[in-house]
Amino acid sequence: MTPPAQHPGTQPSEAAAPADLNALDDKVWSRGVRRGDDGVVSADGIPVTRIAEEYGTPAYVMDEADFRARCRAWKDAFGPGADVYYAGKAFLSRALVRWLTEEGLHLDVCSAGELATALSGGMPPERIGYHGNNKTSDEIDRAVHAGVGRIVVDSFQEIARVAHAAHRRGVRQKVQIRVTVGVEAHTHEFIATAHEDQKFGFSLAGGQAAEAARRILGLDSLELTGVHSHIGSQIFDMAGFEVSARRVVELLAGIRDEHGVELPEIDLGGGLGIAYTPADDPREPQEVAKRLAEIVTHECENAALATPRISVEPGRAIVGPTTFTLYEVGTVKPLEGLRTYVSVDGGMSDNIRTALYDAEYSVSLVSRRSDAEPMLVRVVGKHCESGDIVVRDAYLPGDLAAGDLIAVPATGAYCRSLASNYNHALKPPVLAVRDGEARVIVRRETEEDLFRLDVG
Ligand SMILES: Cc1ncc(COP(=O)(O)O)c(C=O)c1O
Ligand SMILES: N[C@@H](CCCC[NH3+])C(=O)O
Repeated sequence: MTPPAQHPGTQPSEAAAPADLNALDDKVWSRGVRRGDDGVVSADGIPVTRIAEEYGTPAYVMDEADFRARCRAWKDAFGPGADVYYAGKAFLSRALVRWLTEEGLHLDVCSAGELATALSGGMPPERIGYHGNNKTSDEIDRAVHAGVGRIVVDSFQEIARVAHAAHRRGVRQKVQIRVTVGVEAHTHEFIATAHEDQKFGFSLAGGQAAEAARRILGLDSLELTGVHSHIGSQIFDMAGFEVSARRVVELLAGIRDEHGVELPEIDLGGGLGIAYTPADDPREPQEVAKRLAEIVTHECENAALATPRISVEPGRAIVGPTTFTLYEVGTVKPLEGLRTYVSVDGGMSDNIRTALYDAEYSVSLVSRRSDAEPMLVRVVGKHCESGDIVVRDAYLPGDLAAGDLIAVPATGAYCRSLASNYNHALKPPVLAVRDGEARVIVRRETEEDLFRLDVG
């Protein structure tokens, strides 16, 4: 390995510098991304320099064909006997809801705002599932009134609220029980959701899940269709899903034994990891579908249960890889004996994941080719926090300068949806590229948008 040349004053990292900084690893970049002969990177045929000129930076650039292809890959992998609910929390807009609807997916929402976006974007209500650990009575009433296909109940209070709303509206609402299966998912603590000590779901081990089934089955206004388990997010190891599937089937068997009812559905949640750097090794939808179907079928045979209809809720795995964030470099600051800080025109307001979860990202110079020696950098934002880091450790060419465009791939999930107005930053637009054309699907915020809320 050739040791990286250092920008004045930087120290080499333990990680090797990539052999060719101009190469774009298709593990992390959306499918339509290429570097042209002139050195400029384009997204589905549109040079990033043109995108920056026309739409400004920072901007999220999303590849629509890639998004649709990933929807189809998940749907085809699970086949007609299963349903794929895209998890809207990863990123949601009305255009995206239209694509999902056209591709035949279902949609998981977890707030009134997400429900409103889903309905306004044209998702048929029966294809919507409603989640959340503290849905308000108003939210529940709206969901019941809209006719959502299912509400995933998360507490005893909520069972009563949904039953009340359904009774008042004169309907029988389909519900699933969110179960905490007690699996320790191998991911960041903040995004693991199936160990016992956390806020989501009814505990399986503690008997609350079985009690939830008892209560729901005793209420005329509710129809219990199945049980639900989501073990966490950004997971690569299928073992947790396998344990979860087994425990969920055991619960179905327990409900059958106690009540004589075989519930027709199970949902195994989302959580499949994606490649943020070339070191990540995600599972393909085909593999996920096959493993889950095998386990569920096997466990059901053992328990003498008919195999239920499976559903899953991938968010990140569908939208994450479809998008990159385009930034302009503002300053390049070598720190003697430490590293070089590269400041961009966004930061933790458009990508909080590095600050929140120590997430790793990769980054490339995209407005030109450079054969300068690699320099170890930290890409940071423009906010008043020293934790305002976009990419903690990466290599960029040693001749990087103000005005260059750099891009961070795999920012489609939990970046725009977690964006903030910290320091009164204006949230960047989301541009959809398709067939050589870019269009704005979420516009850039303006100062007028900020003032509109400020009534003093
Ligand atoms: C209930 C539920 N379903 C689905 C998801 C989507 O997860 P991911 O984006 O990791 O696939 C989440 C978020 O972790 C969730 O809480
Ligand atoms: N926001 C988290 C994922 C949370 C998933 C929601 N249950 C992330 O960026 O990784």
